[in-house]
Amino acid sequence: MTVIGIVGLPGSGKSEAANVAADMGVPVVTMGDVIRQECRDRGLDPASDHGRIAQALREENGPGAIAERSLPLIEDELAESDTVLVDGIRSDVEVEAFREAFGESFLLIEVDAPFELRAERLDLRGRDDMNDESGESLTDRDERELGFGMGEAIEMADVTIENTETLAAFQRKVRTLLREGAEEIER
Ligand SMILES: Nc1ncnc2c1ncn2[C@@H]1O[C@H](COP(=O)(O)OP(=O)(O)OP(=O)(O)O)[C@@H](O)[C@H]1O
Repeated sequence: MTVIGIVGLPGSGKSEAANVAADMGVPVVTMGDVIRQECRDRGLDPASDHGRIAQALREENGPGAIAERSLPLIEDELAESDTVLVDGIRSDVEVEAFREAFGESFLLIEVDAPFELRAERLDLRGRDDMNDESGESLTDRDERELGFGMGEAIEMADVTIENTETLAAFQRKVRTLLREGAEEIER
C-alpha cells in the first residue's frame, strides 16, 4: 500500500502530476471534493462558497479536518488499488494527519518551479492569476497558500521533483517516481 501526497506552490505542476497518476491507473483523491460535498450538504454552491466552507470546516473541526474527512475516500480507493494519490494538501497539519493514518506508507512529493515559470505557466492555461477577476496576483496567492502552512508542508516532503523543463520531461519524472516510490516503500 502506498499513499502519495503532492505539495507545491500555485502553478508548480501538482495537477499535471495528478494527471500522470490517473493516466497510469492510480486513483486520485482530491481534497477539494470533500469541501464541495460539504457545500452541497449545507445547501451552498461550491462555485461561490468553496473558500468560506474550507475555512469553516477547519475552524469548526480543527486544522486537520479536511484531511481527516478525506481518509475514508482514500480507504475506499485502497480497497481497489495498491497506490493512491492525494491532491490538495495545504498544510503541515494535514501532512501529519496522513502520516498518522498511513505511517511509512505515506510518501510526500514536492513539485517545485521558480516564481517566473509558475507565473508564465498559469497565464498560458488561461487562468491569468495576474489579472483575473479577483485581482489576486501570484505573489498574493503564494502568500495565501504559505499562510495556510504550505511552506511547512513543503519542508516535510520526502522527495522533490523540479518542474523546470518541458511538460513531457516532467511527466516522465513523475512516472518514474510513482513506480520507484511505490517499490521503495513496499520493499
Ligand atoms: N513543464 C511544463 N511545461 C509547460 N507547461 C507546464 C509544465 N508544467 C506544468 N505546466 C502547465 O502549467 C500550468 C500549471 O500547472 P498545474 O495546473 O499542474 O499546477 P498546480 O500546481 O496544480 O497549480 P494550482 O495550485 O494553481 O492548481 C498548467 O497549465 C500546466 O499544464
